[in-house]
Amino acid sequence: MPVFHQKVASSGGAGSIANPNSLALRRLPLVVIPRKRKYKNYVSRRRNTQLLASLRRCVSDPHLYKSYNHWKGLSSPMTPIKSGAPTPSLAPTSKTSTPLTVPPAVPAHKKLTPNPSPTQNPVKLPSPHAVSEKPEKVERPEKSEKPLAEKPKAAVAPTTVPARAPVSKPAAPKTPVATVAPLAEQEGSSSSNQVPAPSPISKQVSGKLTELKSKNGPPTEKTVLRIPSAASTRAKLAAAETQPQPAAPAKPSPFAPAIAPLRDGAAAQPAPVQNVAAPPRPPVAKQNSLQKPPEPKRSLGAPPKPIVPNEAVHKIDGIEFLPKEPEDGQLPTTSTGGPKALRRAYGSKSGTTICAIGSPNVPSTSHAGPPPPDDEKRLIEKKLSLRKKKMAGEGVPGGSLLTGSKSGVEIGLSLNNNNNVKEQTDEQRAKKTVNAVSAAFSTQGGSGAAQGAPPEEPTTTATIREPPPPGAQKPKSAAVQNLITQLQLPASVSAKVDKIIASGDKARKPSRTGLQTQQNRSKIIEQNPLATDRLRDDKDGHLVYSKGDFILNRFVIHETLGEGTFGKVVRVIDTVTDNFMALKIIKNVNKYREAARLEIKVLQRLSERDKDKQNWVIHMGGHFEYQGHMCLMFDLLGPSIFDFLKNNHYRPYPINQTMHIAWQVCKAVKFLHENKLTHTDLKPENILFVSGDYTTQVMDKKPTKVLKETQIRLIDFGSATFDHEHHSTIVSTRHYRAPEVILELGWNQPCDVWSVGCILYELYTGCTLFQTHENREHLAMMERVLGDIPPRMAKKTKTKFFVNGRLDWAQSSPDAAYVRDNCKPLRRSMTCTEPEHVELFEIIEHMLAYEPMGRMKLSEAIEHRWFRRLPSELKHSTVLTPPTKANFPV
Ligand SMILES: Nc1ncnc2c1ncn2[C@@H]1O[C@H](COP(=O)(O)OP(=O)(O)OP(=O)(O)O)[C@@H](O)[C@H]1O
Repeated sequence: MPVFHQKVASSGGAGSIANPNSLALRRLPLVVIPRKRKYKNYVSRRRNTQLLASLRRCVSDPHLYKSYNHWKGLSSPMTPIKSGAPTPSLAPTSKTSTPLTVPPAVPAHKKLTPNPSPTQNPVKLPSPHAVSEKPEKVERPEKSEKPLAEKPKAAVAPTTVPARAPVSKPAAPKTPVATVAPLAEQEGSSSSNQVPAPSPISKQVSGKLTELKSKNGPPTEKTVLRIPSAASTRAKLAAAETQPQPAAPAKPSPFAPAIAPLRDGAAAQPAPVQNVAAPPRPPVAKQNSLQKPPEPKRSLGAPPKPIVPNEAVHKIDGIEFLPKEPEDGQLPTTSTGGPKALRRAYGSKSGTTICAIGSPNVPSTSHAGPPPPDDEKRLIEKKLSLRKKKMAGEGVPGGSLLTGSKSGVEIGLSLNNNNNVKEQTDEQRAKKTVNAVSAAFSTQGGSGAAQGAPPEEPTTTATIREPPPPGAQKPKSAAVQNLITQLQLPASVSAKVDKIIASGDKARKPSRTGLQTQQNRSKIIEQNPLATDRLRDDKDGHLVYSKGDFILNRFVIHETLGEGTFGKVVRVIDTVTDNFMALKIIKNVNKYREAARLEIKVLQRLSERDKDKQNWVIHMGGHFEYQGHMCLMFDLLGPSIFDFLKNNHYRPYPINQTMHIAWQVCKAVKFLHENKLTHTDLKPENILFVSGDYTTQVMDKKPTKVLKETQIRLIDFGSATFDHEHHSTIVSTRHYRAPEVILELGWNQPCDVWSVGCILYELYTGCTLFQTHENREHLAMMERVLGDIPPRMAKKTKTKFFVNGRLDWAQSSPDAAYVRDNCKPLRRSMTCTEPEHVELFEIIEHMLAYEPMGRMKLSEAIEHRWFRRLPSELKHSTVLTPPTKANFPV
């Protein structure tokens, strides 16, 4: 979804235009905000809310909405505003740019001329704080709705770290300014620069909706998002291209420069409590699919059937819901080479990041995508054959894992057989079970299911999603490629994201097994009217579900808890035990399934080694596959330390709670390291409190939430890497990424320690230490906070960030001013000089040592005198009692 902002570029600034005496209106592509977390990381996880809020304002404004139909024009600079023309309220001319308030309307005669240097325009964002105080709920657009333009190869910026054009650093904006403008400037024509006469918004919206309807079928809540699909935009632009058009100069992606200045919004943000280095990130809006209009109640897969408690099912270590099923494609579970082969083959932990970095036109093996170059094709074939060989050769010790589609089919068939025999009985049981669990939902209201309504009568006319015809994925594949080209990923996203994006949509193709699954689903429905397959996957592969739906006849879906890269996490009631659980439902996409298997393998290893559960890592209660979705069961936990911080207006945790959390995190990560694992994605979002219960106290004259207890669990082992496995070049989410990763010097366990250091700082201050989205700036921030990067590292890196052993960073640039204003030497962030505080900063300082070898080890950290202050009873983990229907507050 493109969002474009306006700004006024002052004369003489980096973004100035020809007429030095006139302020000119600039419109720039700001950023793509798909709804996925992976992209959120790119933009700024904590700023998405603002962006979406801005977008919402944009599309509800007649002028802006109308402008949205003219992508190209809006990404181009306007000619100086003629006298008499409607003039937006301009901020005083200065060296820095100031955001505009949204102009009332642009007359039809106003032409927008192409922007000679859109990359120079900083983009304004609303204050993160303001939005975090007043979060707006905005649905995120679907990925395919991004009108991504095909970019000529010349425009591709294949360098690892794209150089950013000088940015005119504006003063921190107080008022967010947002307008909608095109992304597809490459496709636009001069004729599209013409801004049409204003018309009533209702007319425009209804026109747009009609267009969307005709292109995308019946409007869902998402399609009504006022954002045209990529297809519709392309069609418009293609039509416009028939007009004569000046050749588009080769230029770097507008995204990198446009996104980098996002921090400007943060710059305006006063620190919530203390004078700390960086403002808090705006809240990450977790998608909750249950916010959608309630769907009729249905049963997923088959009608609910009480599951007889079974030892195998309740086994803690790797519950098996399906029998072992050796077959060709079966994946190794404990073999050391398997994951490596998989990761090589699928790029999950391998060089896909580099692909994404260096080769924006990364080859997609999708049948529908553009054919990859020969070398790359050969490479892919080689990787795939290597993977097959490995999987065939290494066997499956333990046999705990199943291949995706086959097992999915078998679940269905097995249900089918049972149901054929006991059709009527099962229907009755279904109704009974639904009524039983509905009590738990009744306090929240909601759909019919929640009200205890019996399940709908199954029909035999369930809709089965047809497999896409060959070639149907083509536009998406192109979009993915273009996304890679334009987003220039490595500056912003974790390896997990890189690998998924770099692989494009190849996993979405209707593979043979996928087709088999579909066919078998149809067969099941034909044979058994009760096994109505009303399951749908959305186009991203997420399971579409509603409150009260059943999974595997056993788990009743209650609520969405969170959404991650790989799928959604839902709160379910286990009808066998009556316990609430967290079920991570992985997308029905091969790539994610395989990644989930790797996560399962790590979780199994950890469970084996942590039998007494004293290491604060989450334990998997079991896993199974459901209609192509890998499902991982976990104990139900509370909010993440980030979520709680956000809901507490970024007020930092008290020092004693910081100490307890720090202890547990150090112990948990130390446990991983002792087991030859590196987590690689440590961040506040991946540390969950066992309970979110809190009291409210007045602190500094403000009501502040204080947790009653601070037991945590470390989650998300989807990126965890064993020592012997391939280490991809880029890991970690940007803000927590260690310098050796940025400098591509190789990484190991110490990169986790760096992340822990950043997290401790965030707990103490409530703010992100390195609030940036760009490598060079990130390094500059590090130098500001921690001193110069050691010459050895500067010399050794193959990146281009250093000249003569010093960071290539113009101290007089606006970027440098931003860094100076928002970062300060580490110890200056201390709020007092009490020994407790000083000792914490000693630890943080040692954790943020540049040299990985010189960095504090976690075994050393827990021996630090600071932790001697922690009461000994808090040094042990408590075993969780899963919440039940009886005691869980719903
Ligand atoms: N056991 C749990 N109890 C409660 N909520 C959970 C649990 N596990 C995960 N969540 C919620 O779901 C979110 C996503 O989970 P998780 O990080 O495992 O998914 P992911 O796809 O790997 O995410 P990411 O893209 O951040 O790596 C978490 O941030 C958290 O809010």
